[in-house]
Amino acid sequence: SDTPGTSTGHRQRAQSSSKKRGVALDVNAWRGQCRELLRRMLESADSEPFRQPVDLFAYPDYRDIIDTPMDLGTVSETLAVGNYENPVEFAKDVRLIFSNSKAYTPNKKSRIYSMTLSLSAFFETQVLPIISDFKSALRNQRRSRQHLS
Ligand SMILES: COc1ccc(NC(=O)N2CCN(C(=O)c3ccco3)CC2)c(F)c1
Repeated sequence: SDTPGTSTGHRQRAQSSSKKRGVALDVNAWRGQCRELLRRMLESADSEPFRQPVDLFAYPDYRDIIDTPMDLGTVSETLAVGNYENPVEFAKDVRLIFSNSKAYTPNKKSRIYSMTLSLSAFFETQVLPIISDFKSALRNQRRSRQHLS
């Protein structure tokens, strides 16, 4: 193992810029990345039933089963007004859309439920790097601030 102070043990000096290992670790990049991800989901036909809150006149039993309704329009608005603190909170609301659909569907072959399955698969592949980049940007920020203290 490297003994501290030797040339190999020398801690990597905290970079003054947020660039590290060729990746810009910007703690605010996630917001624009999530807005772009939402835009791509909203242009997909699979998102059509999930763009607005459920019409309770069309589905009168919806609130008997679903405690916390959620939809992509509401998520988009919450993001736009700055009410998500990080991409994990954003992902939690989007995942609620899919879990509500799974809870409400009368069977797993329903058309609308099958739309959430493909939309959810796309979402999970796209949101994972957004969340991991945010977490490394935060670690990097804490490390460089700690270095300054
Ligand atoms: C303004 O026009 C609208 C607004 C909202 C909607 N969405 C709905 O009514 N949904 C039906 C119920 N649901 C399910 O997940 C589900 C699972 C199985 C069967 O349904 C969520 C979506 C819409 F279709 C048109």
